Amino acid sequence: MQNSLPLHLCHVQKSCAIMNRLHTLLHSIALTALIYYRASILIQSIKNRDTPILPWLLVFASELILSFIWLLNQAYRWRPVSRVVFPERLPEDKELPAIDVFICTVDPEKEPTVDVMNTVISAMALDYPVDKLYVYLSDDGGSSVTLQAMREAWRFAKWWLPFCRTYGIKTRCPKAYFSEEEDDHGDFRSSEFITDKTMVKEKYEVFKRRLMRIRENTSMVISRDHSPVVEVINDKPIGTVREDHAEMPVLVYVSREKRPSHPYHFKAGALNVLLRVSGLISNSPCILVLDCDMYCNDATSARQAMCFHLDSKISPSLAFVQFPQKFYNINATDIYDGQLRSLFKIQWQGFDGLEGPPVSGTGFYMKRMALYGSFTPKDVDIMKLKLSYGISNEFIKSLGRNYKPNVFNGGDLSSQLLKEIELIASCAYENQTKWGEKVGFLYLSVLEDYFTGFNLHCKGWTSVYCDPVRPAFLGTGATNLNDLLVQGTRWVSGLVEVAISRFCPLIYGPFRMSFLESMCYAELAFYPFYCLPIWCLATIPQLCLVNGIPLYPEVSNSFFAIFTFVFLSSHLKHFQEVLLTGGSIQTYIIEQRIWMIKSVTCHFYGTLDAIMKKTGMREASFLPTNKAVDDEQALRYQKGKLDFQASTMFLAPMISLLIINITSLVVGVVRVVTGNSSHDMIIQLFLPFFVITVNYPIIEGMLLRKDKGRILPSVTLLSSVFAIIFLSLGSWVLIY
Ligand SMILES: O=c1ccn([C@@H]2O[C@H](COP(=O)(O)OP(=O)(O)O[C@H]3O[C@H](CO)[C@@H](O)[C@H](O)[C@H]3O)[C@@H](O)[C@H]2O)c(=O)[nH]1
Ligand SMILES: [Mn+2]
Repeated sequence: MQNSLPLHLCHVQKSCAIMNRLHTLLHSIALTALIYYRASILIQSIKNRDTPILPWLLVFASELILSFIWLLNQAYRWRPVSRVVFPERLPEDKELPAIDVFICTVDPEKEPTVDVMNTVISAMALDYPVDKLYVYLSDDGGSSVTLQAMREAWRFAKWWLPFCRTYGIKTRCPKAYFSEEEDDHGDFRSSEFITDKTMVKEKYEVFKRRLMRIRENTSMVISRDHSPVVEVINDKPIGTVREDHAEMPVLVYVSREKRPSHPYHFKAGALNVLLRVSGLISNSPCILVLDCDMYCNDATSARQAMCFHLDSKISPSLAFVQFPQKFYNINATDIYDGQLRSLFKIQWQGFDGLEGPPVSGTGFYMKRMALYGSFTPKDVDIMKLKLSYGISNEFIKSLGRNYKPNVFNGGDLSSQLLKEIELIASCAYENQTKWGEKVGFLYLSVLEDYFTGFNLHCKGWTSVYCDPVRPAFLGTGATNLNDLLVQGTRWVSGLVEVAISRFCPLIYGPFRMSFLESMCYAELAFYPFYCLPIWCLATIPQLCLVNGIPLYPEVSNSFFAIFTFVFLSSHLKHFQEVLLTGGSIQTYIIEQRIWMIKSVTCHFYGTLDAIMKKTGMREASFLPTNKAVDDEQALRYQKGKLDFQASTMFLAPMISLLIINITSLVVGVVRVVTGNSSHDMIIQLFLPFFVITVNYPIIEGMLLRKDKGRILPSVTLLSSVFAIIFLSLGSWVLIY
């Protein structure tokens, strides 16, 4: 009976889809009219030579780019779905596949050791058969701090895991559990529980103190020149640990070899080493990838994922189950849109209704086989396999579907196996192989997740998106402007790298996946190009306003209604989606603001970075996101104040643009009031007004704030100089 019940259900959001499609239809009719208007006026003015062509062309080009990206966006709206899972219907534990958890860390300064260890411990505490769970930590910093901390984490886990199991604790990340006000569920008043909790809490405090001591006494310098270190953390029981406390998943520390002469391909490189190392140690058919800050918040996520992986109908083509990225440090106002609402609440559901969402870096359960490229068990020519997978015989053996290494009989790894592991963790191992190109996580883009996912979908794999009410994983999101923009620049750079490669989703995708799915991928790859229209629309109409040149229809013109409609329709749609996903009018304004800020800064720099990498002018780099908390910045964040303690490189463009908009609005209003304007320029007046209103906090940061997070007068001055240069040079070009 039980077997006949589905393990999961997929619900198509019908009314939402109908509304979306209707909106798409109406909006595209309006856009067509707008394009018709622009084209016809342009032809006319080329004939008559009565208006300056350049600003018209720029604004028209901007509108075309915006319309194009908008069109791609509609693919997400076509068939949004949501899913529910029934883990209680899963087969018995002995039929569940084993899981290798991969956690990556790189920098003990930016990624506090105690938080990384909390992630490790929460993964060890997953609600899954303990003999089927293996946790690997990749330490790209090669820091002995991390290795020592893992030994401590292991010791603490010996207390923590039994405690969680005995009392069915839901929050299995100790830091989160102990900072919660109340117990997470159930009746936990028994004296036994209280004694145990006090005892475990005491152990946790000791654990933290030990980590602190390790950090004080050990160098935290990240080494780019070191041999591989692989260690199975397997401390013999100390003190009074009872025998039944010892049921622990295997925990492995991996620090791959690094040499300055070898590219190391950042996180993708680290994950590929983990794939190989784990292949020799546990070779589990399923892999969970986690960033070091993403702790497991729901211990049942593995079982939820298995509801899809064990469904014989979808499983053969299912590569991975993706959970959303959610963050525990984002507050209610979320002034930086750190939760990435649109991505994880709208776009990923849209993807899910097609062939599935992209790999999202962290929080996904992936089939190992999916990452092994075109390998099929029939492929038995060893030489050919070695060309793809490298020279390790042991690793080639592990490719066999049912190969189960038997390394744990004696406890530690044998010296022979350790040698082989060191070979596959060496930096030269991938030379002349297909690793990073066809096998494993791919290296073409710094956004390894996006590109790897895209390739999987190109090969016919599918994915599903699982977004349960209780977040499966929780990490740290950006809570200050600089971090947000640095991270955004890296993402954009990675996306544009794909957009301008031969893998451009619109060219490479449509023949390999459904057209709608490739549109979604293309939208992600192309959205950085928002920087072009946003730069144009933030300057050209304003410049023309100052010079009294109209670019938009007058109120009496019937096309005025078209422009108004396009503006209102896109904003109302955005607003509707914000409301639908639990946001407010404030969320809507914040998202508009952050979109503008990102478009003129990180979209621009990221695009530039990608082009420079492509032309060989720059090397790829990966600046990890800061996960450590700065108290002062945290306080400003809590107060909902934008933090302008950011690089001038980011501040100057947005402030310059704002000053241009303020100037043009003032001049424009003066022109109207003094009757100096021969046309009505309602739209051109509205544009800077809108920009200024949405970005009011920046003005506040320039003029009113006195705290450390304000905009420094020197930056304002510099930006004013840029604005003045632009306005005078621009006016001169226009008149000329
Ligand atoms: O050389 C490196 C650089 C980074 N990392 C790890 O990669 C993870 C992600 O790095 P982070 O600095 O947190 O970058 P984010 O921009 O916050 O990460 C997002 O974007 C990445 C792609 O740029 C994805 O890989 C991540 O999963 C996704 O959360 C972290 O655990 C790092 O420790 C490495 O292991 N080696
Ligand atoms: Mn991160």
